[in-house]
Amino acid sequence: MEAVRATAAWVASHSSHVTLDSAGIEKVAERMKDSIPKVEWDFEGIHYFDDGPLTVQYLFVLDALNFCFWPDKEMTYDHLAAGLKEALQTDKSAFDADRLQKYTGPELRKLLKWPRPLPLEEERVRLMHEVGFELERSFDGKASKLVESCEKSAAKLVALITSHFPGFRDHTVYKGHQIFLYKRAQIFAADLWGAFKGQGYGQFNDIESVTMFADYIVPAVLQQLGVLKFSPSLADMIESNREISPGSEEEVELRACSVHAVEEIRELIHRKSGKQVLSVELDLWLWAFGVQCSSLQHHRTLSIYY
Ligand SMILES: Nc1nc2c(c(CN[C@H]3C=C[C@H](O)[C@@H]3O)cn2[C@@H]2O[C@H](COP(=O)(O)O)[C@@H](O)[C@H]2O)c(=O)[nH]1
Repeated sequence: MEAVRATAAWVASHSSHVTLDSAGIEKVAERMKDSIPKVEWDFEGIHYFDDGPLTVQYLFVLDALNFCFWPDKEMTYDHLAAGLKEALQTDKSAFDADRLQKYTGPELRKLLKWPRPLPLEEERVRLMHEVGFELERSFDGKASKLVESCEKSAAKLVALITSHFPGFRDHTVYKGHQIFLYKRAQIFAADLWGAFKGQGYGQFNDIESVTMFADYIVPAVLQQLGVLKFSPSLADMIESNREISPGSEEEVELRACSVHAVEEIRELIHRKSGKQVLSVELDLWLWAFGVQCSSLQHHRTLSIYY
């Protein structure tokens, strides 16, 4: 995750379309310095949890598919989380590694009780197959084995996931430099930590190394809070819902500057109050704020990474 921090900082210092506003950072840090409003993991009550290895399997499948809902105006992350939960409650073997390798688009749709093709459905199915195949090949079919082999290190978990599962390799090239964001791999570590309350499968001795998860909600929240400023052309693209190409300067800057901004907020809170807050905690607060704000305008990029 050091690579995520370092390369996001590099983008922020070479950025052309997105800038960090120190007054905005100061305002947010001041507001958060005494306490970050606590947002409970699963505040929505939509996730599967049974305190055991099946929960780990559920979260891994969930985060393999946790991207790009916006092309369907009615679909959100909640539909995926709740749909997969219901599927598992109906059939405990629904996410067995051999079954994961066989789903078709229409079957996944049926599993999620979604009446029409899912956004990027073929990619979602391909990624389910990849997860099933590689879990079977290297981890006895069990995501819990993958987690156990990381010896309570979130950094090791992210490294292991990105080396075994190409679909989680959320990186790009920006102005000639390789940039790492690893949103879905990191959010899996954070989901374990949140769901298991830092114990058992969710115990990570280095949870502070996880950065925020560069999605399409948090950059928009940071802009609304005055932490990020967009160039007029980028602001116009977002306001008019024009698609931004994956890997474009604008897209990379939106994501990387968000990672860097959250790191800056965290450091400032530490300087002001001596408190060590986690980027994960800041992220969850920002994200929960964003999804409850119906007027939030976010950028639109077709991507399997977020
Ligand atoms: N940065 C960040 N991004 C997050 C999440 C989560 C869910 N985390 C769970 C963990 C515990 C809680 O109880 C949450 O349920 C989803 N996303 C992203 O949002 C987008 C979906 O938006 P919309 O189309 O409006 O549903 C999409 O890119 C999705 O990948 C998060 O926590 N942080």
